[in-house]
Amino acid sequence: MENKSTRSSVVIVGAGVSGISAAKILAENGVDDIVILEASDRIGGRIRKEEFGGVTVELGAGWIAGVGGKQSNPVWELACQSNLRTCFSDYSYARYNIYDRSGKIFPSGIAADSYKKAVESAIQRLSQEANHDASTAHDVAVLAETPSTPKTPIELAIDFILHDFEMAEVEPISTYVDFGDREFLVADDRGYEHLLYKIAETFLLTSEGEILDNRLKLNTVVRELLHSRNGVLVTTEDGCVYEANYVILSVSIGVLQSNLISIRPPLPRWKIEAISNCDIMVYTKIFLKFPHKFWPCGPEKEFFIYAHERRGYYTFWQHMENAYPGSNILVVTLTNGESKRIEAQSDEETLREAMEVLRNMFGPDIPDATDILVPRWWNNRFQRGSYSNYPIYADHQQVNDIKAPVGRVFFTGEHTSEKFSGYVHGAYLSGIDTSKALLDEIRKDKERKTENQAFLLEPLLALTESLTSGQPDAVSKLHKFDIPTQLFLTSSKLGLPEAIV
Ligand SMILES: Cc1cc2nc3c(=O)[nH]c(=O)nc-3n(C[C@H](O)[C@H](O)[C@H](O)COP(=O)(O)OP(=O)(O)OC[C@H]3O[C@@H](n4cnc5c(N)ncnc54)[C@H](O)[C@@H]3O)c2cc1C
Repeated sequence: MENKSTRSSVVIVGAGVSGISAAKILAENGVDDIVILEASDRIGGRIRKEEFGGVTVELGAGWIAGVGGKQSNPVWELACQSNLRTCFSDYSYARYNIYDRSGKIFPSGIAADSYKKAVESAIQRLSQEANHDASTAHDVAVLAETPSTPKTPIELAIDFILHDFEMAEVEPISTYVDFGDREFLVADDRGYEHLLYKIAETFLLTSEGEILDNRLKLNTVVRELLHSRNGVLVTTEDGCVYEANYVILSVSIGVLQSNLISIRPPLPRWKIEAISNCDIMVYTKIFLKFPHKFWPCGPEKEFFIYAHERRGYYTFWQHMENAYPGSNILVVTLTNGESKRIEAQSDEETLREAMEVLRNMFGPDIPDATDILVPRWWNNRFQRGSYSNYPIYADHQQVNDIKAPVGRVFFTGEHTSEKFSGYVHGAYLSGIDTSKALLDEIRKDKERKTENQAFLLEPLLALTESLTSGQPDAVSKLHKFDIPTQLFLTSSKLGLPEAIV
């Protein structure tokens, strides 16, 4: 195995949106001897496009959420600057397009009532959680008995939509409060990831859309961080060692919870606990291509719901006719347990299940899908899930602990964003925040070193001065920097030119 060693100011692990935005801020502030180590063969992380059925689909982040409010969403600004093609998504009609297993659409009155009941129940549950009423086994049992617990297929379907598919109505989500409640689906051949290339272009060497800068190392999997107060050694799977003053870890919460990267000395207990207590959402968009359309189209028909007695079983559907007219593509979203289940089975089996559901909704004569695309975010060892899922009333301390640096190891990524965790803009802003905190630390470290150098020189200067001019205040200067003399003596005994902190 090759064993190269290079020293840089900062190594950034991961080239998703947070890693790239962190690198940009460092470069803009004069810290450009950085290295970005990315495990996969591309930048973007959980922003990822793929060609499917003749169009570009987004396997990861698809929407720019939080648009139209008083404050401007920075990701929306980037999208506007790049003229990214987007479509407004109106989920509000989805509740009126709920199919039962025999293909009948629930009457709007029943759907509206079920929806109202589910929202009330969700609010009730949330306020109980906020009051910690749900923390004991007794109370959990009481909650299970609550009459509003979803039971019927339509109630289960709505409960799934409210909790597993983002919707603004129930929870005061900062994204919608701060940036607005509109969501736009990215439908652009260049992909959502184009925004990342535009950011990268501002500080990395690029040509015709390709990043040529050798500070970005693709296909480079970090396996070990060895950190001390002098710096960090980063070892990759191919045996290379990168030496740096600091490291920024932008890998997902799922990767932090896995054993992909070993950190030595180990992270403190409070950090490990905060990381392991963070829930991970698995969110899977399955794409199906058909020879022709058989579903209703039109502005209020983009989303439709399948009510099944198994919660989350091929519940949430979207047609792509608004995004790509004539594409004949449907998308069904599965989450958590269902996502893990379909990740473990063959795509043929998933196709069979999806077709059975579609035939229940639209009848036996619909054509078979000609192609299927099933992303596997859970089994991807560089992701281990789709995004962090803090409870709405999460303890702020937990996010702060996940975000807090440990020595020279800094953390960033959507999971470190207190207000916008789970979103692209959360990741983008977290990269900026982490780099600002690191720049502050670098500045303080420099100041400490300058002070200490001056402090180490002081006695020498004082002695020289007293020998040459005999000035009486020479010794008093020793205490100018307010550092205990004992520290200085100890260090000088060891002969260390190192900072005294
Ligand atoms: C299916 C899905 C749908 C989503 N939908 C939306 C949406 O509609 N709107 C929205 O705003 N957000 C959405 N999100 C969330 C959004 O994609 C993320 O919040 C955001 O992209 C995370 O960026 P990040 O930089 O924090 O992490 P990542 O993008 O995960 O970047 C981390 C990088 O680290 C790399 N890495 C991991 N391990 C190592 C290692 N050992 N060595 C080197 N590199 C490593 C990874 O390959 C990755 O590139 C969705 C996510 C998913 C998966």
